[in-house]
Amino acid sequence: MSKTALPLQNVCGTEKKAIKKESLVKLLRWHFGHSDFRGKQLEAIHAVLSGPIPRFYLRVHGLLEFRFRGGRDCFCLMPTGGGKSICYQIPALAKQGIVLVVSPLIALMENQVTALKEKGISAEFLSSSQTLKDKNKIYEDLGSGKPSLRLLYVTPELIATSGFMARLTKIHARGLLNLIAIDEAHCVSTWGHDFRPSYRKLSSLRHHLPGIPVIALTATAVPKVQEDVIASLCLQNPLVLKSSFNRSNIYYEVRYKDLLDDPYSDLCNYIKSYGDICAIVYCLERTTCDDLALHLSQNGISSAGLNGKLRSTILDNWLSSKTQVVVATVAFGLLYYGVDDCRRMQFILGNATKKKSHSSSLEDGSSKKSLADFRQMVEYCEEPGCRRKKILQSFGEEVSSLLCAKSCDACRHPNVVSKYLEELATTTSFRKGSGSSRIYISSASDFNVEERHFSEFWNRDDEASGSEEDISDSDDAVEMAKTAAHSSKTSGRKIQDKIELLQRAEENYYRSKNNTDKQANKVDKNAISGTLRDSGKQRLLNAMKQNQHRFSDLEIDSTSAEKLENDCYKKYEKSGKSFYLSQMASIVRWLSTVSSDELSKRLGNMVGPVTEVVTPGAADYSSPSSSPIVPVVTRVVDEKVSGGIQFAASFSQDTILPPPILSFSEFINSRKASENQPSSSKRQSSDGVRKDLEKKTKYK
Ligand SMILES: Nc1ncnc2c1ncn2[C@@H]1O[C@H](COP(=O)(O)OP(=O)(O)OP(=O)(O)O)[C@@H](O)[C@H]1O
Ligand SMILES: [Mg+2]
Repeated sequence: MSKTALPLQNVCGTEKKAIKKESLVKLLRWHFGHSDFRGKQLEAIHAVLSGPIPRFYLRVHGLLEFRFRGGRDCFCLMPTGGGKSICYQIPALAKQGIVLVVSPLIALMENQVTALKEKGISAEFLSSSQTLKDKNKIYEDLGSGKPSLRLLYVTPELIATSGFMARLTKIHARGLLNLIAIDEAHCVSTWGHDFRPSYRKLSSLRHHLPGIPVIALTATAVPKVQEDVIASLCLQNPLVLKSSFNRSNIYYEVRYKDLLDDPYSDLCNYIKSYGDICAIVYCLERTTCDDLALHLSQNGISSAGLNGKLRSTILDNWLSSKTQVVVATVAFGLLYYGVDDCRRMQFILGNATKKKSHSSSLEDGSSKKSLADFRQMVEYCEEPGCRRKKILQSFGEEVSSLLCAKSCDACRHPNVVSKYLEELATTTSFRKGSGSSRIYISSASDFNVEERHFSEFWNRDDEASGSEEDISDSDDAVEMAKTAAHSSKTSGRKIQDKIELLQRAEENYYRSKNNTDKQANKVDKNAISGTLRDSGKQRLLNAMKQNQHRFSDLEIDSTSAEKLENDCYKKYEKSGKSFYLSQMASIVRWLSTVSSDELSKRLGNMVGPVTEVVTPGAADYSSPSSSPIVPVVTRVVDEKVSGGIQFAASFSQDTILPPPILSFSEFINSRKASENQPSSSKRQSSDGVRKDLEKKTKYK
């Protein structure tokens, strides 16, 4: 039920007196029903209401010309749900005048304004979603001698318009502006996870509206972001307030993807087990976001992948519960941990560090920090010990693990977690450490693409990056191969070391594989199960049906889906589940852009499901410009050493026997042997990789 506003003179007396705590608590109780302030709320409110503006600032900006309203700038760092809004809502009620609140999302503004109105507090927001009539009503109130409005919520984009700034300047000149609150202030910083260019322009507020205190509020604790926010908003001698990031109502748990049969199904069940909840799932790549969102939707969970353009709309829908799950690409949320993901991230960050070490020291420092943060994250997942303690440590807080009170998996089920960690170490031992036992050889020409951006982490500025890159070579194997390639360019010794390392790794792999094979009753966690394949086929069928409008001249049925799935399976059967899933995601994405012609060509060049034998990669080469599966991950076979392999004269020929594939060691040894041959044949042999590719493309 709505309440009348508490008359100001009853609460605060005249403006000139410092406002006492009791008066502010009275306001808090009357309007919000909270018994007392929590954390640093009161300090923040005192600062913006009564703290002095530094003398030099007054001199420099000639603020004495304006009616001095008092108040000190404040930077307020409180965790999500910590109660930051009160820090500017109470000042709006404690003084005559208006508090201007800058907020990044229309849904956030709407929610807050509705909640304030229900409490009898006069608040409005201005956004493009409003009618002209509504806007004019607000402007009329602002233009009147004594506006009734206490809080006005606006977007940073509106602030950037000259028309709105002119209105603000008038309100300011009439002495009606009390405080400027910049909510979600980390959006100012390019170091933050949610940079909004229009936030960067908010420093204009300081220049156009001098003498008005500014309070910046955020839950993002990274020191670099804090510094950036303070500098970018031109906060003057701000009171910096930081609250603890311990959230006793959050339970932390890590689920190990490598120990799960099907992480997607596990996630579906997990979300369903909580009923009608809102959730955010963070993924490494955009393709995975889209694919997971599709998978969840197919399982009856309304969800949306978060991409650049639709970002605000999706978040708005999520906040208003129209969408249950948002799948986004930022680390550190619910966490499903997979060693493959870890290696992928390690590669991406390592590469960025290498590149940035050649550029400015600032950039170099930031990428090293990213790498250090990432290592911290890996430790969080792979080391025993309280998760809460580790999270707080990363925010610079030293706490006892007793604080956790068994509200993380490591404290509640220490034995289970140690067992998982042991299993994880066993399951992934052949993939971890300095070497890798998964051997992938990529063709020489593939190595040349190292400058291409093949992950959004390298290409985040370019939202419109080519779809072909988006959907193709995003596998660990490619990345590992590129690492090897990079090293090979820099030093001959290094490549020798790398080759030896890979040979050793391969031996370990086969040794461990033999052991695994011997234990017939032991389940291979990375195997691609029949169920997984069935669900894969269904996903492809659904994706094709979703895009049916573009394939109107094609008959889309389960056979087409089986063909695509079968092709993917044939190629990734040995690489394992995670590669298979990743490639399936790529195909789904490809289906969302491919033309009817291309799909028909691709399907036409494939053999039917399961029973027939396919030349590995044949379908890929049939239409290299449009295929989602650029054959960068290939076991390269040297024609000479493989004993005269016969390639099909044309790829329209479906069923030919696959060539025998050499192991890495066999390949290297045969290459060494060929190096001892006369120079003409040596060159031919050492160029085997490139030759093989040329040979294949010749037939397309
Ligand atoms: N002093 C208080 N006592 C009790 N509850 C409070 C107090 N201050 C705020 N709250 C409640 O805490 C909840 C979160 O507040 P608020 O939305 O302001 O948090 P926030 O820090 O802005 O979070 P976010 O980072 O998600 O924006 C609200 O339900 C609010 O009513
Ligand atoms: Mg908030």
